[in-house]
Amino acid sequence: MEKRYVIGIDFGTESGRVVIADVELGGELAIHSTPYRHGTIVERLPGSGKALGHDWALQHPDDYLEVLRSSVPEVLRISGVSPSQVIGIGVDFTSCTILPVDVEGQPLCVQTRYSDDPHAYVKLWKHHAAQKEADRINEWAKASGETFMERYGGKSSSEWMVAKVWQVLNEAPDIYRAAHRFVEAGDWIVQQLTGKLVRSNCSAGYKAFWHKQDGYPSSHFFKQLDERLVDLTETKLAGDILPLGTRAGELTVEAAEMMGLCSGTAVAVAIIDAHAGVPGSGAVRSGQMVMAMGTSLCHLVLSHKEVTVEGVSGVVEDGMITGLYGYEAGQPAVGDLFGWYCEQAVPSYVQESASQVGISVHSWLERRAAELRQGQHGLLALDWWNGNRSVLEDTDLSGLIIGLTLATKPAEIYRALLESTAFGTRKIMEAFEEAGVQVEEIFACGGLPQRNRLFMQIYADVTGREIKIAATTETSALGAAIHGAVAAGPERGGYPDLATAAVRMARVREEIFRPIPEHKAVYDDLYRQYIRLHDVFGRGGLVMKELKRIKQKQNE
Ligand SMILES: Nc1ncnc2c1ncn2[C@@H]1O[C@H](COP(=O)(O)OP(=O)(O)O)[C@@H](O)[C@H]1O
Ligand SMILES: O=C(CO)[C@H](O)[C@H](O)COP(=O)(O)O
Repeated sequence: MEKRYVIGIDFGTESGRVVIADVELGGELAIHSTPYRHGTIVERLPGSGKALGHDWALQHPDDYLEVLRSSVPEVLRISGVSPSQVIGIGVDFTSCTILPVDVEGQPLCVQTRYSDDPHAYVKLWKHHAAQKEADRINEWAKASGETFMERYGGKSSSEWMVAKVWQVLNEAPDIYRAAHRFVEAGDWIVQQLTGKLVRSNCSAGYKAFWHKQDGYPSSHFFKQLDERLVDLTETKLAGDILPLGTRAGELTVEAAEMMGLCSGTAVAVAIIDAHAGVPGSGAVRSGQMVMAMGTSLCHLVLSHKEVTVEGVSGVVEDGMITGLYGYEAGQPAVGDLFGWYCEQAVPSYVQESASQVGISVHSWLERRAAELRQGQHGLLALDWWNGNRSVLEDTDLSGLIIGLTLATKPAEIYRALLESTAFGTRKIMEAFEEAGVQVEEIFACGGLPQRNRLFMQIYADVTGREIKIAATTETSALGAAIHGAVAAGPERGGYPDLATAAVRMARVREEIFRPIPEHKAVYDDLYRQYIRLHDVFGRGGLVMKELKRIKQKQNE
């Protein structure tokens, strides 16, 4: 039988990455990345230069199409695979990233009459300007005794679908009216490939309150939020919701021509990027946790049972692997926090020293920080540079470092920041286990495990757990490709289900990060202090909220 291949397309925060993988052997034959030309739009709209408000984060949908136009032909060229050998395509997307579209599925922002309105653009997952709407959703869910919010740890986020759509309605009612649908960007890409809108149970479940048995919350719930939202789910959010691993459709002639593939190729229902890391790491059983470590950190846990977990971002049946409940928790700034420090806060001598030895500032700081013993710097940080997305679920929280003195060095701060994210992860793991969701085996994937060994050893030492590393750097893209193989199905040379495909196509590295008992002992002590700080500033302490209020007022 002729060799068969699948393509996985991973849309991240800054770029889109495409892999081509061998259906039988797994692993990727070629990888290609296309950075987004407009990047993340945080200050001014492209073109008109219109200023954006505080906490805004937009993108331009043409940047996503450029990934299809450039990177798909490139992986075919590099690998030498013939288009006829590609049996399936899978797409994952950083989420909740949404856009308003017209009846044809065309984004409003590319239409001249709307292009000057920021609300016509893609709202990236890290757009946090809908916190007011999220607060009102949370207050009303609590007051009305709605039980669906328990699946989301009791609180929803400003990053999610309903808060973002409601912000559009509040601030740009004409855009809300003009939008035929609001769609997740992953579903929009699948629509560009197949010609039809199919929503994914993964993003609908984790980011839009949809449930396999109960559907969306009642129209009564939405009406109580705002009269104008009464028919939200039958109008702006309408569309078939299909489970992961299903074939959403087949490549249209136009999409096939754009990418140099064959029309009729199977296209999978889209998946959230971090969730694609689950099959991409080979995790398919209850008790396994995958940490998708990149710009942010998502903790994804598979379990046979559904329980309420404090601060969980969401639990969705079949939301990662068919037949299991998939739990998600997370930290919204991890790589981004270290990146902020390297770019915004280190003195010039660090940058010069790094460039003299030809390494990145991250690597230079990692080397110096690795020379320190645990706790030797006397510092402790709260990792909330982009708010808290776990047990506290509050995007108004902010970062903090204590213990600074005139003798503090940049590598010490860098190490304290790495440690703060590991403490945040330990808190999340404890919340799972206290709720009865056991974490028996841990995999790490994403860009960070391959780039920073100290970071991984700190995670093993702080959590006291062994950590296995996914073999590929492009775990989400491989996970998406695995979805492509299932969408193709056995009749086209693919697989019958996600678990079978993941076991065949995903690998871990031989090296495992193991906790070192002496390190763990010091970290246990520091973790106790972290929890004290966490509770003082996170539970009821109003300092950070007040700072944000003053800042917003002064920025008006
Ligand atoms: N050596 C390093 N150590 C720690 N963080 C790093 C290092 N190199 C890059 N980063 C951070 O990793 C993040 C990018 O992670 P990556 O997994 O490539 O992207 P994404 O999350 O968008 O898929 C950036 O936020 C960057 O600051
Ligand atoms: O909320 C998410 C997953 O549920 C986002 O996709 C994620 O937090 C951002 O991902 P990345 O760090 O890969 O850009």
